[in-house]
Amino acid sequence: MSIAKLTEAERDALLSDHRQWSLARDGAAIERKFAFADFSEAWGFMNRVALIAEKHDHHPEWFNVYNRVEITLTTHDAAPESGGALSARDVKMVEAIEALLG
Ligand SMILES: C[C@H](O)[C@H](O)[C@H]1CNC2=NC(N)=NC(=O)C2=N1
Repeated sequence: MSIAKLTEAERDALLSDHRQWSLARDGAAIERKFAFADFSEAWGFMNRVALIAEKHDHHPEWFNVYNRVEITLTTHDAAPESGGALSARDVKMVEAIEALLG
């Protein structure tokens, strides 16, 4: 299934609404690094993000060591030939992740 890529204006709005996130992969993805008090806090966060990802059918690429979590969001279905592009699904995920953090 093919999904529309964000327009340039939509991408700019995403970045200005969520300044802790930055573009990666030449604009095909967006990423943020998180640091928690310890592994337990990081894992608790990852658990909550995992449930959101299942609900949205949209899954992060992520990396964890101890208290650090790095999340990269891209939509594979928006540009399967090149590995992904940003879509409205990524915007929803950023918003849901940010809402978790309060
Ligand atoms: C068939 C199903 O909709 C897809 O495989 C979903 C699952 N999770 C996904 N996650 C991400 N990040 N991009 C996708 O395109 C995607 N597609």
